[in-house]
Amino acid sequence: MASTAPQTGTAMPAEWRDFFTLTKPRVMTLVIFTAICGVLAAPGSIHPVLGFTAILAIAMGAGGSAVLNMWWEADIDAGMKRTMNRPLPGGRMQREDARDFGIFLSGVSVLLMGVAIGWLAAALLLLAIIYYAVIYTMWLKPRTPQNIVIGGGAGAFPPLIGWVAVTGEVTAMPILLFAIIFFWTPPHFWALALFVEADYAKVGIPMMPVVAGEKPTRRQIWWYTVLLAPIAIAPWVIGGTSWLYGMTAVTLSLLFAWLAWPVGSRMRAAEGDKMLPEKKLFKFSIYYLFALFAALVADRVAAYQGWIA
Ligand code: HEM
Ligand SMILES: CC(C)=CCC/C(C)=C/CC/C(C)=C/COP(=O)(O)OP(=O)(O)O
Repeated sequence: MASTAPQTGTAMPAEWRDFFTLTKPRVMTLVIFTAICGVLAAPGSIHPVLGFTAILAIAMGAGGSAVLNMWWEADIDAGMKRTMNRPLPGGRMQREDARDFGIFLSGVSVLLMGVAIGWLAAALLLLAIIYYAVIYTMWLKPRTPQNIVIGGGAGAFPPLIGWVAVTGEVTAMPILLFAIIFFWTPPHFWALALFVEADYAKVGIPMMPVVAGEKPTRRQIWWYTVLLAPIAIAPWVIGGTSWLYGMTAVTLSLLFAWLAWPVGSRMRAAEGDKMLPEKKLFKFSIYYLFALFAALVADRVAAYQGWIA
């Protein structure tokens, strides 16, 4: 397999780098972070080696399903500026190699989870992989502008799986963690879709701004942000966390709403502003989720140490 990958000065050989790129490593940092938080925030204890193994399995499953997404969408990716240099449309890799790599990573991840941790967590991981690679990528994404709302559920699995890996059961708290990411995904992605809209239109993907138009998309970003707030605060309300997480969730939710309002009400960037409101919201959405899940773990550590009641 001849590689024409640009040399970026990293130590990794070019072909390895392409395989690594297929796993969408930048997006997966947050996916894996939420999984780690699911493991650390769950009540009960897990041997550190097993905890690490559970996180490794989730990371491999998430990466494997991302590879299958890139394999399936190679032609679509070739038509968009944002994605045209990915390893497959860039012509640096055989399609079959990507497919086999994705199946291998996904298969090993489920087996590893099942054998080392338990088959409930393994079944949830398999469901997440199928959700992202098949239900979202192959079925919903090319067919409906609600693709993100329903398909976004795939990215909501990692903290749930991490939690279940520790406790062995699905309870209200891990379901709430799932719901937080589920309702976070539409504002996260539609904010981005508003400023890369033309690209999706070009390749015929029915993203909300392309099909329904800008105004309804902006309105829905606002309403999903409003809906997200009580769900983000709910772990505190049901007594699953202390005020430390609760206050952080309230503050982050207010900030999210403050940034979503100009997007929802279609306020233009003011003179002197360096960034469009939707770009600001997209960036903040990422910090929001990092901070919220970090707060969940901080809350647990503080309670464990007896620093808070
Ligand atoms: C269907 C659901 C989602 C869609 C369609 C979506 C789409 C995107 C897109 C197109 C980007 C731009 C960057 C790129 O091209 O790689 C992006 C960035 C990002 N997404 Fe999402 N996303 C979704 C869900 C999620 C979830 C569930 C997470 C994590 C929990 C996540 C985390 C991130 C992060 C961290 C970035 C920034 C990556 C960077 O620094 O370049 N996304 N997302
Ligand atoms: C454990 C497990 C299987 C987790 C899955 C994690 C997951 C579904 C993450 C979704 C995030 C993601 C890469 C969205 C990109 O959407 P896209 O693929 O439509 O974006 P693109 O246009 O950049 O390809």
